[in-house]
Amino acid sequence: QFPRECVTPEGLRSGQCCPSPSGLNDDPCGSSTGRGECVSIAVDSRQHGPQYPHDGRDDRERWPVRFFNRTCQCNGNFSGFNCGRCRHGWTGANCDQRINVVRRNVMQLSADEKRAFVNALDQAKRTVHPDLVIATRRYAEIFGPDGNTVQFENITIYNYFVWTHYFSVSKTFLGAGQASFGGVDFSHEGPGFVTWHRYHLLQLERDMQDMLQDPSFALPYWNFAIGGSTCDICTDDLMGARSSFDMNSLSANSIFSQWRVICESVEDYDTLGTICNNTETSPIRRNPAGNVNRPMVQRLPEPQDVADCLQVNAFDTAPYYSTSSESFRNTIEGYSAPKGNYDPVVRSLHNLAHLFLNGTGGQTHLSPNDPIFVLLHTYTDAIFDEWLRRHGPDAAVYPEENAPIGHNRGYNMVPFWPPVTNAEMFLTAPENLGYSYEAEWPGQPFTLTEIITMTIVAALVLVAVIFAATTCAVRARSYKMEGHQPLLGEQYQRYGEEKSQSVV
Ligand SMILES: O=C1C=c2cc(C(=O)O)[nH]c2=CC1=O
Repeated sequence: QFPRECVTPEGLRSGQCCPSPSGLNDDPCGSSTGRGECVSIAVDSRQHGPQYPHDGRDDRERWPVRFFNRTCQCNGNFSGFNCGRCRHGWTGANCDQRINVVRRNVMQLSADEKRAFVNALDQAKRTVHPDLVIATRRYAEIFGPDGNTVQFENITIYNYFVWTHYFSVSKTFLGAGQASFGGVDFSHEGPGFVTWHRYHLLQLERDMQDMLQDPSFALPYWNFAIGGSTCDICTDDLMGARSSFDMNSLSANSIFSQWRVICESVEDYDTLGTICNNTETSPIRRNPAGNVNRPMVQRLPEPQDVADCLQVNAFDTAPYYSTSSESFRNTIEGYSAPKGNYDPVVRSLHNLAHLFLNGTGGQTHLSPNDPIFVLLHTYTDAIFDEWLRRHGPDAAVYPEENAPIGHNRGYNMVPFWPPVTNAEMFLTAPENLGYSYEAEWPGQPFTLTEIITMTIVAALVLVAVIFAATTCAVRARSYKMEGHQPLLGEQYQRYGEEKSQSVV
């Protein structure tokens, strides 16, 4: 969440995080080369929705000013915590060349490409993040017991991806002996669901590109809208087959059976006010379609569900929450039925895919520990991008105020650094963010009226053709019987026919 070089006791006390890309002392944000400047962070102070009544009690409010109030503001296409790199979609020493990576269907990768992707994830699970560290205590305890030992930890690239999700969904600690407040979620149940998860994936993709030193590396996607109760990517060459010994575990032939999850100790976090760290505990659990208590989540979404949700016109609707009806966002998130009508018992699309996994991937505070999360969310993002392409919305359709805390258009997304707003991710990806999807979208089936109309038209055409053919035949026969020349000239005689035969 913060650059390693900013989280010294002095750095935190100053509230300033403006490192230099050159490592020089007097060059914050690369200002000497025009890359950027160190500026005050202006957080959007518009009202959030009524779901969160504990203003002032949570470090994530008005993100990130509880920790830092000055950051780098980069010029042009420069970007990053020290303006040392380029914005998504740009490359080159001056960040003036366009770049685009293509996210493909994971099932359509070659055997070598699948192996490379699985190995890259495994490498990310083991590689310490080169720049960022995580807070392991709330701000109230961030300087440690002696007031001078800051409570931050290194974390691996993949575990950072898991941790950011956990941090965004964790409860608000209200004090020892008091129940933590769970009605808060900075990345779900609001318009920020699509924008937050988009940035989350971009961050992982960028970190993996750097780790692999391959700027063309792209995360693939899982088309989870295939119906049925089979997890097609749960094979040992991809996300891991089911173990033959334990239906909730992964096959020993999959590298992911060796992964251990982080952020499992929710009881501690909620009662002691501690925060998840990089400590790994149990293996991934997964039992696709195996939730016997909830038959509704034993099947994956259908292709038609995707077609239907892409037709929902409004991006989001009041109260911009998990109860919104006729909202594209609430539909793709999966709290509404695929055609957009809100129904509290429904779980569809993204939510249904999570719950179908029935294990680590189905619990919000843990779900990214299962690498299926990456593929599930790239597909969710692909649907969001297709919706943006088809509907071409103005930025103004994204609510500016009264969305749940964290979800207003101008709010910075928690806990990313440098600060990035929801609005910055509400743009079509190929033109603005440097990636695109190679995907086909399910078509709309015909309505009953369309089927009836088409049947009538086809029947009329058939009758017309039969009538025309019959009329021609009758005319030709009567013409011939009246002693006229045949309609075909002699140049059209069949081979082998005598010329004289054609003379009547
Ligand atoms: O990881 C997640 C798990 C989820 C479960 C539901 C649900 O609808 O009950 N939603 C989820 C979202 C997640 O991101």
